[in-house]
Amino acid sequence: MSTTSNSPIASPVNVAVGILMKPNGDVLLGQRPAGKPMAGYWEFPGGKVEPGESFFDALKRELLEELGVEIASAEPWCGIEHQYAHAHVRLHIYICREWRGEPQSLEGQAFAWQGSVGVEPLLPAAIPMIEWLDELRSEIGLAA
Ligand SMILES: Nc1nc2c([nH]c(=O)n2[C@H]2C[C@H](O)[C@@H](COP(=O)(O)OP(=O)(O)OP(=O)(O)O)O2)c(=O)[nH]1
Repeated sequence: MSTTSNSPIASPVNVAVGILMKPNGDVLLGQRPAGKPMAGYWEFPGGKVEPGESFFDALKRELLEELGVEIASAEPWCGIEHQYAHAHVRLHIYICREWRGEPQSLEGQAFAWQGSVGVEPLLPAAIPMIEWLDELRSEIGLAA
């Protein structure tokens, strides 16, 4: 039986996502630029994993392409799967505390450092991460 990319039983697309976190707990979000599905929605930086690429290599490549930052280390944090009308995605989410360079808007996207996240609309699959990040900040002694 053949499937299309919009079929609910199609394999999910792997996406590497990086949450850049400053020592004070602020995290970086970007706004999807015009021309992409769900343009205008806010998300954490990242993108699709290419064939043969590890999730961590995809993360490093995407953050360099989108923001011009070099990830020095990152810790796998959680996974989320979500079915959109345009795609079925599986997000592999990392927390990054060490990077080189200042984030720049290399794809014309707006971006914002946020403590308690106030930008909207957020991509639906990013919404649960906000609460989990608040819990993480509490666990490590930072105010949510
Ligand atoms: N980067 C990112 N993607 C997310 C998040 N939440 C979420 O549902 N997604 C989805 C949206 C997209 O369907 C998919 C990411 O694909 P994309 O199209 O942005 O990836 P890409 O940068 O490789 O894009 P392209 O080169 O194909 O244009 O993951 C998130 O927090 N960050």
